[in-house]
Amino acid sequence: MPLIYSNNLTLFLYPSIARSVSASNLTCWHSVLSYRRESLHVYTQKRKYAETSAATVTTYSAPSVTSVSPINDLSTNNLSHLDPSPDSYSITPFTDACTLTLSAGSGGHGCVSFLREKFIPDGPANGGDGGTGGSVYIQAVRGETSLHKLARRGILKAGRGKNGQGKGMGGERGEDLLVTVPVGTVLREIWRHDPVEEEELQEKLRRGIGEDAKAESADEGSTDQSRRWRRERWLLYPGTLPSQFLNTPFPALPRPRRSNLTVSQPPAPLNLDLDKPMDAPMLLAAGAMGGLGNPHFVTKSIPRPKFATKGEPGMALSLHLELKLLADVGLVGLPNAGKSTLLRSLSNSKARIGNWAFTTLQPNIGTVVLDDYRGRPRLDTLGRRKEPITNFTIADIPGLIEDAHLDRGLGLGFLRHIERAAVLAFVVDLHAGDAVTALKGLWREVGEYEALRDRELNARTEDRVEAEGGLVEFKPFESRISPQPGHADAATNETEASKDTVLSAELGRSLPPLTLPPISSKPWFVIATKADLPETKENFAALQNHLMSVQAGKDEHPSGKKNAWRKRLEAVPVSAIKGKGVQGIPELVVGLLDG
Ligand SMILES: Nc1nc2c(ncn2[C@@H]2O[C@H](COP(=O)(O)OP(=O)(O)OP(=O)(O)O)[C@@H](O)[C@H]2O)c(=O)[nH]1
Ligand SMILES: [Mg+2]
Repeated sequence: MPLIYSNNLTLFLYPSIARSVSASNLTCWHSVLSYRRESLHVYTQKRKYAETSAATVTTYSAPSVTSVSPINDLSTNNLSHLDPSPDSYSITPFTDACTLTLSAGSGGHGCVSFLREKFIPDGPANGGDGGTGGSVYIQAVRGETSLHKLARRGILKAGRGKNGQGKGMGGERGEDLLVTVPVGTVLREIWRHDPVEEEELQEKLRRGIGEDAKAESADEGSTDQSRRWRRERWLLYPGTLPSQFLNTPFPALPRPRRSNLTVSQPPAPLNLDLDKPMDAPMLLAAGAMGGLGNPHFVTKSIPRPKFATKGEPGMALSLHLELKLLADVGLVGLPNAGKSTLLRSLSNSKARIGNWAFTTLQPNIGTVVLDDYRGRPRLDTLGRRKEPITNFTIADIPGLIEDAHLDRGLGLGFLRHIERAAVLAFVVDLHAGDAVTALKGLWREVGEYEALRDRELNARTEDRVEAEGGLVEFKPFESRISPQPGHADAATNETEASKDTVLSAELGRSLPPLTLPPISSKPWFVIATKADLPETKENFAALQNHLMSVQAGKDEHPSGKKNAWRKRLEAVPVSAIKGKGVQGIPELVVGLLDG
């Protein structure tokens, strides 16, 4: 395929266009092409960064899009993929924390309507009820990798229920809202505004005060009229003047109603860890009930009520969402250690690579496909057959520097993406000073992150205990299953009040507080990069000796923790830029993932 190389653009021509390009009019085509690129379907390719001094006309082979298997020998092909120019990378929008306000739909209003037919001038009331508002659901799904779409929107609302109509027609339900989040999202409630609950509370208070007042002035025969007339809750017949209602006796306002779906709502405050893909959405906030049509208010004294109730207002929830990426392996290393190059050599990732610190500014996830393991039967610890691992994911995060816990560099925030990884891979640069010191420094920062996390969790637990009004009662043998028919006697003895307490206690415990295992208990290994550079052998030998001593218990674990994982500590020397030594990593990881 003919090709013109112009300034910093290489132009591929379709054969039909190319045939018409001759040496004499090449210059002419050159200028035409540079101005009318789009209309001529010219492919453009940015000149490679390193080729600035190359000849002006050159042949170029487009990078082959092959699926990269780690078991392949990368030393022979695709090396340009491992040492790309700093501008050759792909980046996707990424947000790992955001605040979201969700509103369930309000109910539609009830309808005031009367039957009108020939010869029936004053037909009976036939206004339909309002539709229930849409509910808010959440679902953790595979394929989503960021919260940026939710962060941008900020406020999401379910649909409002439609108003009821004449001829007894109920309003349509409001449209439900489904919020999809990436697997690994942790969700915490900031505040909630539930108008129905508030009204119930007010009602209770009012009744309490009303009873006291009644007791005080029983002889006066006063009744609590507060629920009788609340203009904002009633919908009046269109065209009627309020003065016409002054003498109309209104029935008591119906109690605030909730949708039946409310029982499947998780208890407040929400504290969810969506760490698995969900088959079905989970209800967060049920839509509010619609208002009642005028037939509900027909009595002997008011046969043709000219009023209906309005729909209940929907509840609103403000949530803090935090995404903790769920990769199988987390790469932890100093800036410029070669983490992104390593990720590129193991997967098809297009992570940015550059010879300066903090090239990576947001996490990258790569998937390693294990073709070799296809169909191989595997056994678990109990000797049962289990599914072979066909792939695993690796998370490359921005580099950590010394005192990152004091917010130096990019801080420790990105460690949240590897804290749930099953295996940690510490990436140390053999050419950048003592590898053992670097490893200890990395573990120190990981330890600091863990301490911060534990402090935060403890503070939250204390808040919860305080909010519950004291110590949480520990009942290890309490059954979470509803009583069996045989135990019905015991259950029937319970009063209604105690049943409610048991139910709320059950609901309260159905979501365990978020707990994570100590990071030092995870399997880990070291990847010693840049082993191709001179004078790195001694450094690697010292690193290996250190790991052997740690494994044997002679040296202290670099995390400083006593019960830290030290079963099989290995250091793998690699030259990621040349694709050498990386072939053994997938097998090592699979061994550690299998336990
Ligand atoms: N000689 C040699 N150079 C390497 C090797 N691996 C990476 N490099 C180079 O080291 C530099 C940094 O590589 P990156 O992969 O961007 O390092 P990083 O750890 O992701 O850096 P940050 O994203 O800044 O934390 C680049 O210039 C790479 O070409 C290697 O195995 N051998
Ligand atoms: Mg990087």
